Amino acid sequence: MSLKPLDAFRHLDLNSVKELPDSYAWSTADGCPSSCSSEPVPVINLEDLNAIKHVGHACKTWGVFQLINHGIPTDLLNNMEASGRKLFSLPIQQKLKAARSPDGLSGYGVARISSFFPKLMWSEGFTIIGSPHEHAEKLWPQDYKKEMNKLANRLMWLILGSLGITRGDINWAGPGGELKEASPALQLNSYPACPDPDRAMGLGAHTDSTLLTILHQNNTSGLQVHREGFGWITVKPIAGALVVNVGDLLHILSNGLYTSVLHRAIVNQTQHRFSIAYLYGPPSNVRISPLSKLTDNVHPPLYRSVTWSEYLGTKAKHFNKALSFVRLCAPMNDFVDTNDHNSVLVG
Ligand SMILES: C=C1C[C@]23C[C@@]1(O)CC[C@H]2[C@@]12CCC[C@@](C)(C(=O)O1)[C@H]2[C@@H]3C(=O)O
Ligand SMILES: O=C(O)CCC(=O)C(=O)O
Ligand SMILES: [Fe+2]
Repeated sequence: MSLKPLDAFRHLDLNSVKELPDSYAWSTADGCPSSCSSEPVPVINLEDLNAIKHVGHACKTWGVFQLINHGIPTDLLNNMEASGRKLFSLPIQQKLKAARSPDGLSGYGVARISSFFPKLMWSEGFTIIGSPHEHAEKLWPQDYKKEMNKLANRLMWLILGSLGITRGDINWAGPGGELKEASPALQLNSYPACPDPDRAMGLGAHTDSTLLTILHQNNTSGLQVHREGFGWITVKPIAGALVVNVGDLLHILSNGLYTSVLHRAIVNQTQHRFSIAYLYGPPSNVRISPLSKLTDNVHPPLYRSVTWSEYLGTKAKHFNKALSFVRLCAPMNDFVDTNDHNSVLVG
């Protein structure tokens, strides 16, 4: 049975709970974390001359990689983390003043995906989309936005380049080759230490509805990615590294050649974990569909075109089945699209 959206908005101050309430106790059937493989997620040095080759391989086989020498100043990452920590340490009544409305996008609350899971998640989040107000400007400094956008652009061209795509193939690239972006979104996630972490879940298994997500995780383990044939794999924090996830829109754009990665966050008993996700997508009027250079008679387009907001609507309704909902045809015999995440609750 899934929870009604309103139930998901009843907040507990997770920092002060001494025993795991039943509503937060996941069983293995609910997707509770079990064993985990130790296969290391690829680490890519952005300054490496062969970065394009490594990025292509990582996107194809994993849908995720850790990025070093990315050029984002450490101070900027530390400042963002400090601002986020300050925000989450406010009393719950204060945070609830900025609560996201049940149908809204921005604000404080439990993960939007909560209603698709039978139990509550051991986390709280703050979603910032655009920054119309002065307080959001302070939380999300312009420098951070500018730097992350620059990096996301650079990564997108590297990824597209690894597919043989050039500037003329992307109709939403500006004259200088810059990819125009939609109102960027930032997701701050906080996972307080948990009294019974083996029965709790920080953020349930999901893919991001983005082109790319760039994640800064503090020095605390918790992020796990799912890889076909390997199971769940922990993304071990590397000081200063950023984690880059392939999102569903890049999956569609690449006609399934690069797979969006299923991931989740687990919690622990002693450390407060914190992460910041920069969610990068196309401008709202742009329709994303498989690039024509990547399709032919043998490889027909597998997905219909969607705008980011249309896709977010599909995701809000169908969650991990959203990719299947925009799918045009069944996979060819020899082409198994591993990322139609229809049964993802397995731990
Ligand atoms: C742009 C977006 C992607 C996101 C939904 C949102 O409107 C803002 C929050 C994003 C986030 C972050 C946590 C996981 C996720 C699945 C969720 O519930 O909210 C993603 C959404 C997504 O990628 O679909
Ligand atoms: O906290 C994490 O490591 C994962 C966060 C995440 O998946 C998200 O914000 O979309
Ligand atoms: Fe995510």
